[in-house]
Amino acid sequence: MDIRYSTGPEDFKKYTTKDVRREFLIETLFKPDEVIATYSHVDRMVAVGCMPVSEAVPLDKGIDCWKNFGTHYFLERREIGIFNVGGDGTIVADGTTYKMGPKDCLYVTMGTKEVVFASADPAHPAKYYMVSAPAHKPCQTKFISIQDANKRPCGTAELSNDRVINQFIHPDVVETCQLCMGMTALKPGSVWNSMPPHTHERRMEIYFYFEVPEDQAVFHIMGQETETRHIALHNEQAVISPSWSMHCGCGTHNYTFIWAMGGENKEFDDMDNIEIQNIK
Ligand SMILES: O=C(O)C(=O)C[C@H](O)C(=O)CO
Ligand SMILES: [Zn+2]
Repeated sequence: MDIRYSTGPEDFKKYTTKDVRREFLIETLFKPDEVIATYSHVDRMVAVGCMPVSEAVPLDKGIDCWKNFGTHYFLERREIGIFNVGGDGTIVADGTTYKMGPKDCLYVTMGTKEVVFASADPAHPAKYYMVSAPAHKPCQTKFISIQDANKRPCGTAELSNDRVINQFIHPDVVETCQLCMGMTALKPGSVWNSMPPHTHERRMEIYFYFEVPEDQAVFHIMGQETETRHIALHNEQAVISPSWSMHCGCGTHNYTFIWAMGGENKEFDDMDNIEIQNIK
């Protein structure tokens, strides 16, 4: 498990490109039949990737739960939101099988002992991107398709940010302890996400970018509004955003991203908006 400790805004001002990438970038999430996990000490969120190809892969494969979490199994004191960003597959959670098509989501409650990932076709494997947060009570495990998600169209083509925010793991859709997750899809020709940008001191956030063509990039912008740094991300990479950091991005092509938040509150619109003219 890759462990990332917390970084403060004062320290961040001195960071080189290498430092920024080491602290905040999650470069690789998918390797055949492996579970790749990054534990962030920002709100104790864990970002995980799993691409089962030739076998069914359990969530805790290669993870020492006692050493990392001090629990007997991964979800003993955690909840998790799982999105399939690859081909068809299945997830078995404590004996119940969920068929997972592209862009389907499964919220799995705290207390679930076994979660196992599989692909329908090894030539087009499923790719499960997931984020887990500490939890204090069991909720209901729930399958959520993109049709079930709250749709929040926003932006305009003129501002190159015409997009739809799909709120999957959101208080209006499913009860959770603290996890909120969704998927924002940019229309062709639109490249800016989360502009004007914001912070939310009450929650941290992780952005996972996908559907970025192999020869293109997203320049994700982070830091305090008067001390911004960019971090170049390529397809299927994620970036950790501490609560003090603004977060937005501009692609060289349109793309889709999954955002995940955890912290004190679950109010999606409780953002501290930043005026574009104040950004340095
Ligand atoms: O494109 C957007 O705007 C977003 O998707 C914003 C994220 O959902 C977010 O940062 C929520 O706090
Ligand atoms: Zn945000």
